[in-house]
Amino acid sequence: MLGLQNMASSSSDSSSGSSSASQGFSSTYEFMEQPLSPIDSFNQRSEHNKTLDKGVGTGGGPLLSWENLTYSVKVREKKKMHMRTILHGISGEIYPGEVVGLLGPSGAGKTTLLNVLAGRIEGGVLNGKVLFRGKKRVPGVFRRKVAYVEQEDVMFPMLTVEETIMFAARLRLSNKQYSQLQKVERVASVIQQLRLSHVKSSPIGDNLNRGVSGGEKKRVSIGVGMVTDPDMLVLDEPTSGLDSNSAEMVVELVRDITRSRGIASVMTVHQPNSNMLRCFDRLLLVSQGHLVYFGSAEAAIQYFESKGFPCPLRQNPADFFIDVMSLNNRSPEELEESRRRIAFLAQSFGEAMHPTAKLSLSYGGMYEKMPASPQDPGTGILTHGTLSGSALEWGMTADETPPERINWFYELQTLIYRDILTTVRHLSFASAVGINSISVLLLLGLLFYKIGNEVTSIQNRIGLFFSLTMNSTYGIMSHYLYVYFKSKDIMLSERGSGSYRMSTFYISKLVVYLPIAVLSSWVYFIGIYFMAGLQPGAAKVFTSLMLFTVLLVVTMGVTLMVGSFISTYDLASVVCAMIVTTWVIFGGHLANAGELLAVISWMQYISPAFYAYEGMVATEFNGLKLHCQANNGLCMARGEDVVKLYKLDQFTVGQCAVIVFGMAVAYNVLAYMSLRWKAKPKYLWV
Ligand SMILES: Nc1ncnc2c1ncn2[C@@H]1O[C@H](COP(=O)(O)OP(=O)(O)OP(=O)(O)O)[C@@H](O)[C@H]1O
Repeated sequence: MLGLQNMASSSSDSSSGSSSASQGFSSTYEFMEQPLSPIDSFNQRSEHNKTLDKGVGTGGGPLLSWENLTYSVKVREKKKMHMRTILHGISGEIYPGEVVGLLGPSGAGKTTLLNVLAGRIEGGVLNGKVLFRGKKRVPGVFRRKVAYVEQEDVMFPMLTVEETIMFAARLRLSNKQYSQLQKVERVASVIQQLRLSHVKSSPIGDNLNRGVSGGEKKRVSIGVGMVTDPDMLVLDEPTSGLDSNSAEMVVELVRDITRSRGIASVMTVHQPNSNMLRCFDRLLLVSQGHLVYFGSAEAAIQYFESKGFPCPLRQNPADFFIDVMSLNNRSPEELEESRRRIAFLAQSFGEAMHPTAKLSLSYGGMYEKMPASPQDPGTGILTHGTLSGSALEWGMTADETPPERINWFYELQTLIYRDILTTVRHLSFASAVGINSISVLLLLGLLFYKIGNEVTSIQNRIGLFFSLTMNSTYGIMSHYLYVYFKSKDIMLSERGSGSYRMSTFYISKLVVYLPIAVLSSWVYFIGIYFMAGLQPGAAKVFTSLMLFTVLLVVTMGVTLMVGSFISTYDLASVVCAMIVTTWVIFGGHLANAGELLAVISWMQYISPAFYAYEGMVATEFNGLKLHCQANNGLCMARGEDVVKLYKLDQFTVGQCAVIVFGMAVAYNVLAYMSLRWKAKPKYLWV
């Protein structure tokens, strides 16, 4: 013990002036001589929770229990790949009516553990066991019974608070079980419970447009999860970025909702103040991926004290716990000491929970003489038997039927309505589309005004169709990519909680954005057509317009496909631009379609722009009579001769139309499938 005291003193000396916890550590060893406080309340739940258990139908067992969770990922270090373990055998459980605070220093593994518990962990290797209502989780059921509130509030900025929660209700509550009136009532009750009534008509807002405050936004995110009446609320850093009042309010609300509704809540919080700490029924402390403590906040103070780490009188216990659990990088010695301290704490707690298990964490003998557990581990620790296995074996008839999905058409109608609202209110997008149409109309209309039928008009006619081809590719791609990325995060988040089908998402985008793209393009296409004085006749106008329109649809499909594969907007727009540039280069205008090297000539046949351009040029020139000047030996009096000269007669107009149409269907099917595949949550389940 003396040796220990000396070591501790020296370690605290060396870190003098660092954290306030250091002062706590310096007095560690005086406490070792004092009788240890009994911590019978350790890991016990408050009386109100036990009462709630009965009403929630868990048969008195935990709502969620987890045992020996180990999670590893492949990482590259010094040019070599190896597995890094992020969670080391973590066990615990949560009961209805209980709020568990997940605390630890940065990089401790809090978010990883939270994601594992919420069934939202992707990649890596996950081992252990998680039971929901005493049974293995059924992903489709579990996803819809757990509301996951992400750290970032992903919501449409232009929708109001009420609309945001209402759309969640419309998309996630079955029409058979809930009438429209019941959904409205439920939304109203959630808004009231989250104290959002005063801002229910305010837009959510974003960096550009002021909306509700950060704390209110977070409460809306919670409301979106709450509206489906989940059994469990999982919140990742719900207080991050909030001032202390708003942060406290969020945590208090979660506690109130948890208790009043008899659900269970677990949240990660960076640095809760003492008021927030009081809202947690239990604390789950992790450090370096190890479980360091799981029990009530008051017992935590006693527990750390019993381990030789008393919390200084005026220090916030949460800050103190985090200090004790943090690595100290100030010097190699301090780093080593903090590593040993964490290993000691993890081992002590592990042994308290698994009295018979031999853990082999290395803390270098430094704390060897300290008792392995604050008290005889058999007395009162972990009363719910997570580790004895009773909770895990506890069986009950869990409802494994997924909540009924809403009707496909109703879902589509809701998504279309939401897309229309967000588009109409997104003035910058609508005005960009409008400005683009008018400027293209004016620019090309004046450039090619009254082309005429002279031989010299050949270049203008061909140039005009090339310009139109460029516009129906580049212009549409940039608009559509922007729209898609604006809603991508929301879509991924909503798909993660099983809010809707990919088919309805995809079709709603086509139904809302295709008409915008098509109508805005038709405005300038038809305007330019008549300003330029191209061949009149409904059949000709219609054929060219259709080829032009179908090319738009191909571009949309390709844009969505690229967007689904590439996660960032910047990279996706570069790739889209490369694809469209290739289409245009091989589109039959820049190089004569019949003169290409065999090695690259195949590329024109995979370019939709080639078929659309060839079809439009042929439509315009077929039957066109050109005026030849008497002394011009190169005169081509028939439009068909021009088509032949440019080798744009490889396919008939009908064939071109069929091929572009086929490409439009193929690319959109591919885009739908890739989106479905990429956006499908690939979570690990144990
Ligand atoms: N997929 C992954 N690949 C590589 N490393 C990962 C992966 N996921 C998590 N990590 C690492 O695991 C550790 C724990 O990460 P996690 O995000 O869970 O910590 P945290 O406690 O939530 O941290 P913070 O409070 O800073 O958000 C970190 O060092 C992180 O870099």
